[in-house]
Amino acid sequence: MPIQSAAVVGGGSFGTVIANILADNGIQTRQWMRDDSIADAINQQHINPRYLPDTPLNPALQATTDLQAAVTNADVVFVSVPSASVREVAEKFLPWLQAEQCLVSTTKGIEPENFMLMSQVLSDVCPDNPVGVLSGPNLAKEIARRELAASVIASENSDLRREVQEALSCDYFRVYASNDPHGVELGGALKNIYAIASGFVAALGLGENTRSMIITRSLAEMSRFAVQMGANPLTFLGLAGVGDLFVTCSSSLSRNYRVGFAIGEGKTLDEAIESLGEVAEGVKTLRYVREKAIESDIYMPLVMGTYEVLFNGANPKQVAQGLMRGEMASDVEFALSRNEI
Ligand SMILES: NC(=O)C1=CN([C@@H]2O[C@H](COP(=O)(O)OP(=O)(O)OC[C@H]3O[C@@H](n4cnc5c(N)ncnc54)[C@H](O)[C@@H]3O)[C@@H](O)[C@H]2O)C=CC1
Ligand SMILES: O=C(CO)COP(=O)(O)O
Repeated sequence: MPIQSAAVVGGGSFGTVIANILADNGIQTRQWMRDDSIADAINQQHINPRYLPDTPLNPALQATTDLQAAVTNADVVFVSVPSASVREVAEKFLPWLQAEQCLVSTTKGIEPENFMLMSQVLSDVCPDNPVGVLSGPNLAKEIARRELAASVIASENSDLRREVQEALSCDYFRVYASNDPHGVELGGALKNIYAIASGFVAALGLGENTRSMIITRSLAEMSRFAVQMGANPLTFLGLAGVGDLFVTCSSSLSRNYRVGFAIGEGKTLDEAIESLGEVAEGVKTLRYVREKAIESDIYMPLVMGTYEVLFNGANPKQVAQGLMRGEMASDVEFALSRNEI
């Protein structure tokens, strides 16, 4: 059955972009947020003044601060709040959910307890509902300007994949399907770490060869980690892998890149986060992935170096130079485990 009604849980930039595409596609869409004044502005002026002030929104999009009203009877619920709040919000809407309603996470982060990705958190809280993940190179502000973009809907449930593809596809947003939700979701979470590292490199004024080296070696490192976690390595050659890594490591629209850039310019981590004023998921993801890599003995020199800069005050230039002299990679550039290097 095609999706006829949707809820989007989260009032930030990405939630608003997804809600607006759904409304443009004629789907009855309710967007839930905590802030009354933003909900009023969406309903009356058709604008999200805090997150997307320059984007006229579809007048059919309804905003609400009533979570029950938003999720009740929606064919699909998109969850688009920062990772630290996904469990809390899912626990709140669970009492109003029916088993046939699909849940789709757009959140690119990790819950530290048990190293859970957001779709796993949703399944944990709502075990009776089909769950999917939407991820890809999707800078919200560009999609809001209707610049051409593509994303991936990943789920083990083929009906969910097909229905979400149809619901979101339009002349400026193309949606591919994947049956590797774990790989797609790991790609979205991991690339934020390397966007921070790329931000350092840009602030240090290093050139395009350096950027290419960072992006390519990041891809090798994140694929190695994801394969150890059970993902399909081919996923990392697609939009949710190299696609998202490339855009986030190259664009000052990325919040993670901006945090790295600010630190490369000499700001402290706290100053960088404060000046951003939005969520940069990579800061927390870096901590959790480093711990997991140590625990599982996965070779991740870029994660280790980035951690030293962010949390131990190491100088980014010295860390970069140290990495150049680090453990020699053999001719096996894409080794899947430390033993192969
Ligand atoms: N902005 C982007 O370009 C993209 C973001 N994403 C992901 O989507 C997720 C959300 O990102 P954005 O919308 O950009 O974030 P944002 O920072 O623009 O907005 C987050 C929203 O969640 C709300 N929120 C925070 N804690 C909450 C709680 N406990 N209960 C209810 N609402 C809460 C905030 O008030 C805000 O409305 C992130 O994990 C991000 O990685 C994914 C693709 C693109
Ligand atoms: O995930 C994103 C683009 O695909 C957005 O990245 P940031 O969270 O770094 O802004």
